Amino acid sequence: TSKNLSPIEKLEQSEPFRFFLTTVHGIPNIHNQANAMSFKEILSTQHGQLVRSAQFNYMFDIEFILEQYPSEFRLKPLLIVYGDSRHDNHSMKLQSSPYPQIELCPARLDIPYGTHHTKMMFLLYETGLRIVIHTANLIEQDWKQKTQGIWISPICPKLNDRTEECKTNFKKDLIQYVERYRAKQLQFWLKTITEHDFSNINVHLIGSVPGRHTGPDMNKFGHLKLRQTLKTYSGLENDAQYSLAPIVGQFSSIGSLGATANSWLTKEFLTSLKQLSSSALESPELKLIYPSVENVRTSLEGYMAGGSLPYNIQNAMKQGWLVNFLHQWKADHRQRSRASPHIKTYLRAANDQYKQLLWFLVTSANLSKAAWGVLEKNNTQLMIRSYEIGVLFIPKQFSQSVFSISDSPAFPIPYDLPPVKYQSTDKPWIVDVAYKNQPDSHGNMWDPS
Ligand SMILES: O=C(O)c1cnc2c(S(=O)(=O)O)cccc2c1O
Repeated sequence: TSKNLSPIEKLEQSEPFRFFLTTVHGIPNIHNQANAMSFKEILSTQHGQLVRSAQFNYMFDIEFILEQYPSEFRLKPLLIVYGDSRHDNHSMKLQSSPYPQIELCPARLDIPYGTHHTKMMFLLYETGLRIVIHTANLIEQDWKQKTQGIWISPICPKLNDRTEECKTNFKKDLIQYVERYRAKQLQFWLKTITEHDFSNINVHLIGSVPGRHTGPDMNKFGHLKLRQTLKTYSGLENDAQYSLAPIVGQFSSIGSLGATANSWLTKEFLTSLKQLSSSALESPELKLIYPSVENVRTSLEGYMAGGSLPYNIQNAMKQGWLVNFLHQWKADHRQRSRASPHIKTYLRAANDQYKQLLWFLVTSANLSKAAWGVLEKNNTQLMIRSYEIGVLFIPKQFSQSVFSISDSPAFPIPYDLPPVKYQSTDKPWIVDVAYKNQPDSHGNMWDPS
């Protein structure tokens, strides 16, 4: 019988990637061990003595959150960073009023339809600072029977002398991201980040902040940041051989992408995804993974999983062309084909065998212009509506030319590759239409009206 791993053992075994999926209730325990972590395990006392923390997110259940902290840490100062909207301000003030240890920080949303999607934890221990970047809302259902992604940094020690070599520019990028909130409540955390040594970080930060980014700011956020990072750091010898290497996008919602693929998806977004050190003219295959109705119906949560897949009919009906790109959610090798995805990932395989990866990104960003940005004014500005954050794994930072998904140290991919196309009878899950022909795994129907 295999014993359960402790949070510390899970972290040790996850080296060098430190990339986890959330544990799932209802699958064999063995699949909740290696490269799987729960919210409580992230906050475990085993990591050290917590001093204070910050939680950036979109949805919050304060009682649920406090219950995940070990009892001895529950009264430590906790900063909550959420999207500044009338509704959320009211809700957050109500929820947090009984708890003097909780401070609120509303994130400015100056561009309409923007949201604070970023999901990140700052955990300050007596021994140093840990950053967690993930995809789960801070509500119980997001941590129970879904597939979510989590990157957990090492605990970064206090800087002693001034020498520090952050090979991925992570520290500067994180400071640059947090500064954009222009919030006094984040001043303590900006100072704290500055005071800690991030030289053991091996991932790149890919963030989005609302704005019309021009000039030197254009490549700091969104899909142009991804393009710039891939161009600067891919570091592949003779990468021309990879010009047709396939690209995968996987997400839990889809925005309005335009009348044709060429409106934004292939002309602008794919151009960033296909960037390597050298630019290639070829257009590699783009495969998109988004749950079909059948994926949702047969999931552990049943149609209820679809409540977290808010692709609406208004957008879907304008982009019938998208269905040809779509592939099913399938994660048999992780026993998570029925754990509906709320994770968002993008990756490039080295070839159509899908045995090796050129890079891997886990992020809060869905397939939308609001999240990634859209070029405007004759490509002189990148307009982004939402806050997003993710981490990019590039083989060169791990002293490799490619990531193997099978040979040690194997990159722990969340779903099965190659992606499996929708069957002819499959349709993408749409949240605001009824499904009353077939009951779901709980015997229920879905009727949003
Ligand atoms: O994780 C997030 O950041 C996020 C954002 N939005 C959601 C919506 S909706 O606000 O777009 O209607 C509906 C259901 C789930 C959502 C969600 O999980």
